[in-house]
Amino acid sequence: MKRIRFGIIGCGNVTEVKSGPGFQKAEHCELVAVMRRDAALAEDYARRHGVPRWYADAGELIGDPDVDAVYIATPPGSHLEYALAVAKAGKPVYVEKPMALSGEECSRMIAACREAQVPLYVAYYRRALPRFLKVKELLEAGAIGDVRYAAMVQYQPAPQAKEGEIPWRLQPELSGGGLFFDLASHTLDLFDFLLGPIAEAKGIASNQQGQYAGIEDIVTATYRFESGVHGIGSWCFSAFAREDRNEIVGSLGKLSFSTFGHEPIRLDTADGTQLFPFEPPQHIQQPLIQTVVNDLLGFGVCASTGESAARTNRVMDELVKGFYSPQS
Ligand SMILES: NC(=O)C1=CN([C@@H]2O[C@H](COP(=O)(O)OP(=O)(O)OC[C@H]3O[C@@H](n4cnc5c(N)ncnc54)[C@H](OP(=O)(O)O)[C@@H]3O)[C@@H](O)[C@H]2O)C=CC1
Ligand SMILES: O=C1CO[C@H](CO)[C@@H](O)[C@@H]1O
Repeated sequence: MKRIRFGIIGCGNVTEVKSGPGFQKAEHCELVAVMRRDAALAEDYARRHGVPRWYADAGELIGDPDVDAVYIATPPGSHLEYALAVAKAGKPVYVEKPMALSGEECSRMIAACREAQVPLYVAYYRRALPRFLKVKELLEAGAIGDVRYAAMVQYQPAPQAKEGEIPWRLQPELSGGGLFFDLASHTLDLFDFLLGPIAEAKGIASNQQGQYAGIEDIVTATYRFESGVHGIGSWCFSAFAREDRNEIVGSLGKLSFSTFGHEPIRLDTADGTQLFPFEPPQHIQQPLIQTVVNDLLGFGVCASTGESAARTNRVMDELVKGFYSPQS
């Protein structure tokens, strides 16, 4: 059986435990090359993870004839540039989330991959996790009747950074926005997966805390999905504590679940409450990576594509449109 040989551009945190080993654990898949801008750090990563080749130049990794497909795991500010280069080389692209800095950049990535006739996948790995597949299955089985309304709530304390250092997640030219782009993108993508595309979104985004005044640290949103379901979302990144919960309400019941936590899915109906526990996978991206590999080999479908992920970028663009910062 043919194996898909992956190369990775950018080897930071996400590749250490979530995705790098995920490639090595997936079936019919190999991790054959990695790239970091510092050759010594690239070599260190490669040796620690048993990867045979390393580069300090992305072009060399893309051009390596033993690399069949490329995973781009740099901050979003460079996703467009690398995706275009990988597509130009005629190789499939697997890119981290959020897909790019804006919906417009996503459209350029989609167009380039179409023109080169290569597939484009995005690492919204929740689309392949058993927990969310169970939520989707319950919705499709009519467990809560007709879906009416969805609510997404997330808050957490303000980010701590070293004196004089601004993490890339808080620099819009590298991240697209604040932690909203980093974290709410997962939730918005998940609801696109569960309920279909959002047709209309309105948001209020501002900077309340004063730290990093150029980015939103609070966003409240209302939506109408194409299906007619209504939704609300709120994200606050300067709160007293951490919370993350989602609810989907229907004509006959309600599903409650977290995006990041590990508590079981809860189903409330007139008959009472049912809990559905789940086992989190050891390597959280591995199930999605397996669908990417299967899709490339022609015996499966990956549910996280450039088209689906671009919708999330476009919704985020819409929600932060009227960004207000009293400090700037
Ligand atoms: N799906 C998920 O669960 C998660 C996804 N992510 C996503 O993964 C991406 C990376 O995040 P994370 O690993 O936390 O970030 P890190 O800062 O830990 O690592 C980023 C890596 O990219 C390299 N890099 C940065 N800019 C460039 C560039 N212009 N060209 C080449 N390499 C570059 C970095 O530097 P160097 O070259 O020095 O190695 C580093 O290796 C983001 O899009 C993030 O949103 C992150 C965490 C979880
Ligand atoms: O996508 C992500 C998932 O969670 C991390 C935090 O735990 C984020 O920072 C990251 O970018």
